[in-house]
Amino acid sequence: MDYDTIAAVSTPIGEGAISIVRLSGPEAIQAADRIFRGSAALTKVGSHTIHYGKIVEPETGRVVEEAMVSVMKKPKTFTREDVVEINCHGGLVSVNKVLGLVLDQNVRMAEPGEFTKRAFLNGRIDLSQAEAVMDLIRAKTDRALNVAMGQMEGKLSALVRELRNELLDILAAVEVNIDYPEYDDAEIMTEKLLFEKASRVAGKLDRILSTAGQGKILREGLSTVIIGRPNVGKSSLLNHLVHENKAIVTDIPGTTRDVIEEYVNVGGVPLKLVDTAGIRETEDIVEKIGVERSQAVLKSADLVLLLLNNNEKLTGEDRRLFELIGDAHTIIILNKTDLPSHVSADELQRLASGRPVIRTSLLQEKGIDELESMIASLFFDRGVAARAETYVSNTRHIALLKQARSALSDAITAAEQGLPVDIIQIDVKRAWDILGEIIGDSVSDGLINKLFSQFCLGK
Ligand SMILES: Nc1nc2c(c(=O)[nH]1)N(C=O)[C@@H](CNc1ccc(C(=O)N[C@@H](CCC(=O)O)C(=O)O)cc1)CN2
Ligand SMILES: Nc1nc2c(ncn2[C@@H]2O[C@H](COP(=O)(O)OP(=O)(O)OP(=O)(O)O)[C@@H](O)[C@H]2O)c(=O)[nH]1
Ligand SMILES: [Mg+2]
Repeated sequence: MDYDTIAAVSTPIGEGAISIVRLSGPEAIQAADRIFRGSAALTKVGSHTIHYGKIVEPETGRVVEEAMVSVMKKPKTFTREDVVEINCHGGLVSVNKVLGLVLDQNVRMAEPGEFTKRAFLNGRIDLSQAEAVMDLIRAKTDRALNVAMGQMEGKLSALVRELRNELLDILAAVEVNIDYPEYDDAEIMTEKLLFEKASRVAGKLDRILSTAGQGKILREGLSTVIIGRPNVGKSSLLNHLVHENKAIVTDIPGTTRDVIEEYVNVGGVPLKLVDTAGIRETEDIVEKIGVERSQAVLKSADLVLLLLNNNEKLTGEDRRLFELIGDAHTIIILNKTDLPSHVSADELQRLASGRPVIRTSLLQEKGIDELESMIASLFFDRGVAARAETYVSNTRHIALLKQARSALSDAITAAEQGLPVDIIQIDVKRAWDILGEIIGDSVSDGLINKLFSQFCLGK
C-alpha cells in the first residue's frame, strides 16, 4: 500500500556536526531532487548511493545548504518505502530551513514514530520489534540494550509465534473432536490435549513470566530508597553510587513523569534513585512524613538500602526503621566501620533476621564493591543473565502474557470439569488472540497510534 510522503529531522535538535532530514514515501526522491543541485539528478541515481550537492530554493535557485544526500529505493529500506536522507551541517537554522523546503514539495511533516510505524505497517517488523526500537534508544545499561536488541531482532516475536503455533495445534485437534465426535473418545482427547499440550504451553508462559520482573527492572530501573537516621552516611552513599562508579546518569527526556529520575548503573542493574528532594524527604522519614506515608514509600520501592551507624548504639529510631521496611527487599548497610563499634552484634543479627548485612566505610571507600555485587546478585541470578535477551520487559507484553496464561488456566479447568470441548476451544482461541496482540496481529488502530506516538520525532 502507498502512503503519503513524510519528512522529519531525525537527529537531536541542537548544534551538532551533522543533522539529518529524513524523507520516506513514494514522492521522497522526486521531492528531494527538486531542491537538490549536484552532479546527477537524484531521480537518476542508483539505490543506496550518497551524493554531494547543494540544497537550493527551487524558485530562486538560492543556495541554503551544502549536503550529502542518501537515496535508498524500496523495498530494502528502513520503512520499505523510498527513503532519502539529507545530511546537513548541524545547527538549528540550517536544518529547519532544509526541512521547510522539503515540506514545500508536497511532503507532510511526520508524526512521532511514524517512520517506525511504517516499517511495521509495511511488514518489515512486527509490533514487539517496533517497540524494541524505542527501548533501544532509552536503554540505560548494557543489559537493557541487549534485551532491546534481542527483541528488535525478533527473539520475543519468535517465542510468541512458537506458542501460538502450539495453541493452533490444540485448536486443530479440538476442531477434529467437535467435527467428528465419533472419531475419537472425547475424554481421551481432552485429557491428552489439555493436560499435555495446554500445560506445556502454560509452563512455557510461566517460565517467561518468571523473569518478567527482572526484565522490567532492566527496562525501567530498580526504584531504590536510601533510609537511615540523620548523619549515618546516606548522602555519602548516594555520592559514591552516582559519581565514583562513573555510572550512566540520565534524566529521560520526553517522559511525562514529573519527578526527575536519576539512573545509576550498579553492576548492570539500573537503580532509579528519586530526585534529591525526594531523597531528603525519605531521610527524615520517621519524623516528618509519618509512619503511614513512609510505609507507602517503602512499599513502592523495589529496593531499600537501610543505613546504620557502626559508631553509635542502635536507637529506637533504628528499630522503627526495621519495622517500617516490612518485607521489602532490603540490604542493611553498617557504615562507619572505620570507627569503633558500639552496635551489638546480637541485636543487629536479630533485627536483620536473615536480610543481608554489608559492612562499609564510605569514608575509606570500603565495602562498596561488595554492596554492588550484592545488589546485582539480589536481582539477577547468574544463569539468568546469560539468556538476558529473552526477558520480557515491556508492561504491555507482561500484561498480555498474564492474560493468555489465565485464559489457558480457564481452558485447563474447563477440561478438568469435563465441560464441552467447544467451551475449551473458546478459551484456547482467546489465549491465541491475546498472544497475537504482542506482535501486532489483531490490535486496534487506536492502540497502534498510541504506541507509536510515544516515540521520538523523526524515528
Ligand atoms: N542514516 C541512518 N542510520 C541509521 C538508521 C537510519 O534510518 N538512517 N536507522 C534507523 O533506525 C538504524 C538502522 N536501522 C535500519 C534497519 C533496517 C534497514 C533496512 O533497510 N532494512 C531492509 C534491508 C536490509 C538489507 O539491506 O539487507 C529490510 O530489512 O528489508 C535500514 C536501517 C540506525 N542507523
Ligand atoms: N568515619 C566515617 N565517617 C563517615 C562515613 N560515612 C560518612 N561519614 C561522615 O558522616 C557524616 C554524615 O554523612 P552524610 O553522608 O552526610 O550522612 P547523611 O545520612 O546523609 O546525613 P543527613 O543528611 O544529615 O541525614 C559526614 O561527615 C561524612 O563524612 C564512614 O564510613 N566513616
Ligand atoms: Mg544527607
